[in-house]
Amino acid sequence: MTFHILISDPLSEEGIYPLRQAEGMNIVIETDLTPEQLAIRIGDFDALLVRSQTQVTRAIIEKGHNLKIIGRAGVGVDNIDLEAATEHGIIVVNAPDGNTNSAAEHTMAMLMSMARKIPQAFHALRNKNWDRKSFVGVELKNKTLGVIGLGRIGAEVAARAKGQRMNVMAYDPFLTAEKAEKLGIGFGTVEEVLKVADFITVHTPLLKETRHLINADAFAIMKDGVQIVNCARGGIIDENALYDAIQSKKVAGAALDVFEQEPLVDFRLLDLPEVVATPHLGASTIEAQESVAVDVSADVVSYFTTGTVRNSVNLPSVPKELMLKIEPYFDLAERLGAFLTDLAESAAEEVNIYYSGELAGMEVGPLTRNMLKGLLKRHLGERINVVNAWYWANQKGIVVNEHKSSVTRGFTSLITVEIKTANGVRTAAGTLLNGQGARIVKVDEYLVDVVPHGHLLFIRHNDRPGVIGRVGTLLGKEDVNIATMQVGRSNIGGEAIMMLSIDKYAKPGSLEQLKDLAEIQYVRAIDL
Ligand SMILES: NC(=O)c1ccc[n+]([C@@H]2O[C@H](COP(=O)([O-])OP(=O)(O)OC[C@H]3O[C@@H](n4cnc5c(N)ncnc54)[C@H](O)[C@@H]3O)[C@@H](O)[C@H]2O)c1
Ligand SMILES: O=C(O)[C@H](O)COP(=O)(O)O
Repeated sequence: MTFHILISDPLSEEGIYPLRQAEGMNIVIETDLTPEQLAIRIGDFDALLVRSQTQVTRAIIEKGHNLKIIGRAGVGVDNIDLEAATEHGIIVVNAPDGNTNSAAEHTMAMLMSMARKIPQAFHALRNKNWDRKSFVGVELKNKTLGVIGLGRIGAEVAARAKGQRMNVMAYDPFLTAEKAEKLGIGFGTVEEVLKVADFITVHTPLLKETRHLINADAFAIMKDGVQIVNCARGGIIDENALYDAIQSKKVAGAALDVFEQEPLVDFRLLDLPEVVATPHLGASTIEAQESVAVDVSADVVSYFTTGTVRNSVNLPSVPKELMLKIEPYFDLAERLGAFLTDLAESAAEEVNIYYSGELAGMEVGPLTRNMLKGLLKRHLGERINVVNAWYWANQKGIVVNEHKSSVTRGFTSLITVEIKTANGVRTAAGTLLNGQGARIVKVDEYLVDVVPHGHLLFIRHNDRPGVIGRVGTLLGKEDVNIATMQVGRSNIGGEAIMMLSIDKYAKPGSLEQLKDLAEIQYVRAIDL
């Protein structure tokens, strides 16, 4: 099997060696595609690898009929329409750690260049102007650096700033007093940090909440003569407000690596002598580029060979030890979902999944995803996978509830799925029997022992002499061989069920004839 991989932004050749080494990877590098060309080409590929330049829009994703995975060789995924990817069952992976150090070093380089006006002085000198008066800077020592966003890069920057003997004040929604104390920094609200800082650096992702976080109101509460760095994402600082704040002398310096629109189209800010800038170079080092390319390439190979990834953005990652314990149940969970969809006469409106025994002590989200995949695939087709199963359940208005109980019910672990439909409630429970594989052990209120594979017939009938014989005779006449048969009943002469596993698909005509037999109430063919 060959997987076709398109690399549409420049990636380190050394970094993509996991792809080059793996078998069956056809790598195509085309880094100059226009959005229109990409929309035409994307349909041929199973994987797309990008940096921040390629805009992976909904339109591109909708044309990616074979696309299974998008790899972002870097941190920010704001150039990828995550909602569209999830909806189409495409897993998105990134490289969250590979460029942290480079981005932190670039931030410090920008901070110091800005404070000492190095680019401006160099520019003058290059123009043969020996000017020692215009470029008087300020020291960092004993000044306060305000860090907005103390994640991977923010924390590295804080540590380096302390090395410059700066005081650090940070704001991050996840920053606790304990963590701040451990790092030897102060902390406060955004307003408190903005008020006390001599220098400010932002290190958040670009989100609805952080777009224009630094706006005219924010500049208004800052110290006069504050200097500000953005090596995170264009748009966290409102560029118009920054322009005005520099013009009014509120802001004495700005160091920008990222811009609201990239490549840069509006150069107004760069005309101001207080501004130093680079064209989004934070991650542009040999080391970072190799590292991020290795990380995403390894995840692409792993996805195509084992179905697992380390750094998914739209699918929660599962620790290896947990994966070893729950993976054997994936197939059973999916089959229980598919079984109930076939068994029920109408679509699920609510799904309750009960985990008991050992599974109750574990993170079972991945199992629920597999169950939903099985449940939804019947109606929504092969496009449903574990990436988009929750999304489509929500879209279809299906309420999904997970329940846990440590009661073992005689099994090491038991998964019980109950679906509520317009026509009533149907339930199936399954387990893994030691050394014997998966079993469905309960259907509605009846105990059974059924291997959830192949062609099954579920029959509800009245417990009368001769019914089982008539079913056997009819299937025989239709050339359908019965491999196993289970019967169960509520009480003698009451309602009963038959679960048959048969060797070949029962034709609709045969099912109609079965339904017409005396004492038969209900027949469902189930194919797993
Ligand atoms: N210039 C570059 O080339 C370059 C390189 C790497 C990363 N980046 C960018 O740098 C940013 C940070 O990357 P990272 O790896 O440190 O990410 P991270 O996820 O480790 O850290 C982001 C932090 O921001 C915090 N945050 C979220 N919303 C916030 C808010 N409203 N106020 C304050 N903090 C908030 C989060 O809690 C988190 O701790 C990202 O935008 C990333 O895309 C840029
Ligand atoms: O989010 C990131 O990782 C950085 O912005 C790097 O972007 P780049 O890969 O385009 O350099």
